Amino acid sequence: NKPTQNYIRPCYFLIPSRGTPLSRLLCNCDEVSAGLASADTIFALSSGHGRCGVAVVRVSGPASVTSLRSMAGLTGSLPPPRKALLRSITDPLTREVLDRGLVLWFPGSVPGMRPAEAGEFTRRAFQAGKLGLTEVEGLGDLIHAETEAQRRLALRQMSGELGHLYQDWSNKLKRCLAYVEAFIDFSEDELIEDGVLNQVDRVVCNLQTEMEQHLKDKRKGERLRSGVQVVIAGATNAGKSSLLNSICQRPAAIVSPIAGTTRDVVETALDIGGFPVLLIDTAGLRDSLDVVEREGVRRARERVEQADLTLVVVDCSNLPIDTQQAAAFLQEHLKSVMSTQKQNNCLLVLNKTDLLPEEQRQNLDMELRQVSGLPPACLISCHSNEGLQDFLTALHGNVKTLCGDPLSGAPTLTQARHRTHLQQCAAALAQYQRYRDTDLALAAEGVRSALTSLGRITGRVGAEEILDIIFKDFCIGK
Ligand SMILES: Nc1nc2c(ncn2[C@@H]2O[C@H](COP(=O)(O)OP(=O)(O)OP(=O)(O)O)[C@@H](O)[C@H]2O)c(=O)[nH]1
Ligand SMILES: [Mg+2]
Repeated sequence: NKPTQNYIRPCYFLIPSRGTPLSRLLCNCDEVSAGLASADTIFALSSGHGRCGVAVVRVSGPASVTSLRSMAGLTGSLPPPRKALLRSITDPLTREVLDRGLVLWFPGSVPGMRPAEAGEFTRRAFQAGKLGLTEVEGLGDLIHAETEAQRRLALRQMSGELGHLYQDWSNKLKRCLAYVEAFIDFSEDELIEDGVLNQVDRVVCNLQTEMEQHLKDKRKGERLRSGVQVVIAGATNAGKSSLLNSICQRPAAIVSPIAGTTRDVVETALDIGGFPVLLIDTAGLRDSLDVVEREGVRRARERVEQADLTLVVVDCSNLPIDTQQAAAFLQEHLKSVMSTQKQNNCLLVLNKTDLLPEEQRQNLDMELRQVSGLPPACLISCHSNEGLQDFLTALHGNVKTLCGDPLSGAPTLTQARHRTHLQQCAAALAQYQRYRDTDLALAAEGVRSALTSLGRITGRVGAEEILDIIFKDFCIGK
């Protein structure tokens, strides 16, 4: 049809086939071994939507050759595969010319088309065993990545590192399950050596340790994928909204000398040195009789407790002149803002340094560097911008630590669903250990459900493979 909104200029018809590297690269959607929709011919705009000079339209399925012939006016034999041809592209029913563009095809199987469902090309790649579920998730994250670090993390997951790790664990567990099953079924016939269960014990124990380490990642991958929540909190008029505006360099929040200006939560998404940050301004914390303001304060406290990092803003012109007293005041103030545990992920921002005499500012700075028991402090002025650069450097450093380096170290899990299934997997392994000496059938059930949990992450669970291992490793039935 002739689209009005998504006008498509030179079209590529990519007709996928079996196994050619180029078609794999371009299409990822060759043969589909199973699945309900595999007999349909599907098409989709594979390049970005909207106005553009060049668009790629991909077609896959049994009717793709017919669509190529009718829309590109190819009557005789087809042109050689993988060779691009410049053709007029016409409406197959009215013969109206829609556009001119390059068409190419890849050899494949032998008709109506329908638009691909969201993600259907990728689903076919998954069903054909070309991509695991974590790789598919990586691909999705790559498309949606908004910062450099997110892009790196997604690319790493898409390349299969995380999937391989889980697949490796899954393979080990399959072998364990096969061994335990074999022991249950055949040990009386003395076909199975006694040491078999000890081998399983060792593997299960090592896997548990590895999984625990993997889960103790301080949610770095999840944070990097979904953005670090940085909450700005403190008393009214401290300059919280001014700080938000200084960081994002636009008047995102209303600033006024009236205490209680901000009543709701104001969120701004930012890219800080390649890391995704959701910067959250909140209502000033004070007791109020006003119901709206009280709700604002409740929300502010809620956000502080959910925050990955809190910026506690204090008007430093309100601090006691004696620096030791000032430090004690800040300690008390922090307690009123957040729980002790949250203070570990916190930066103190002493604002309005322009209102302090130079000497007092220096003394305060020195005292805060020495005093223990206080989070790192930055002295800034949102009016003169003094100290802002140092504060931004500190903020970047904190965000970076919270996300970790997406390229180094072991691959990190990136979604809450990974964590849930891994925790279930670890719990199931504990079941194996619990019943190992008393009820081997229940112990085996533990390994089986551990395997199912891992399979939910990778998208692959197979009973056939267990039987394969039993028969192969123990030559049963030879
Ligand atoms: N002198 C001086 N004034 C500042 C500075 N930063 C903010 N202010 C002023 O302090 C007042 C309060 O600023 P806001 O940013 O609205 O403070 P807030 O913490 O968001 O206040 P609430 O939303 O009421 O909780 C405004 O009049 C600002 O112009 C600063 O660095 N120096
Ligand atoms: Mg405000």
